[in-house]
Amino acid sequence: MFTLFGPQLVRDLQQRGFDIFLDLKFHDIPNTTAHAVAAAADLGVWMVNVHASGGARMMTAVREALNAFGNDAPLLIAVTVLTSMESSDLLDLGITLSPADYAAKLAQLTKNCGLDGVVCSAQEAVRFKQELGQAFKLITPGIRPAGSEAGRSASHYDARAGADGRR
Ligand SMILES: O=C(O)c1cc(=O)[nH]c(=O)n1[C@@H]1O[C@H](COP(=O)(O)O)[C@@H](O)[C@H]1O
Repeated sequence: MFTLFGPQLVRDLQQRGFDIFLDLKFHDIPNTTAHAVAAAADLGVWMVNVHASGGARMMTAVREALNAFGNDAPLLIAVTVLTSMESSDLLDLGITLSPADYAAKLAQLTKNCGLDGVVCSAQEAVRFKQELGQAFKLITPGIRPAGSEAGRSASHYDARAGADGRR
């Protein structure tokens, strides 16, 4: 939607009273990502995200850029491991951890960098709530009817168990 209609769509929806999660999953060098996320904050969005695999320096730069917005800063979350990724996909990238363990590592890194939460599979939500605390937000996409799950997507039941938000 954003690619098709750009920031004016965001403004139009805000005028209609919607809070916007600008789900652009930024992933670039720290300075560039910080500027992109600051531009999202200028738009007045409610939540924005980056890829945790951009690393600690990137996430810290983004956190610092948003701190300048004080109480008006959007929630800042990081995508851990996309729900479409399976062990074989990670192995192709040279990552030998399981998707769940790699996601846990990225989620801990995200928390250490001061972000507000992560996007993760609902299958990981209960574990992450236990390991990272109740205040750390978990957004769980890819929720499917039970029995039709693909990759690391999960059922509504799994999502209800631990997540703060789902898509
Ligand atoms: O948007 C996301 O952050 C996202 C992260 C992720 O790990 N997996 C994932 O499926 N998504 C998004 O969640 C949505 C899932 O849609 P369905 O496949 O229709 O359930 C898509 O828009 C994906 O882009």
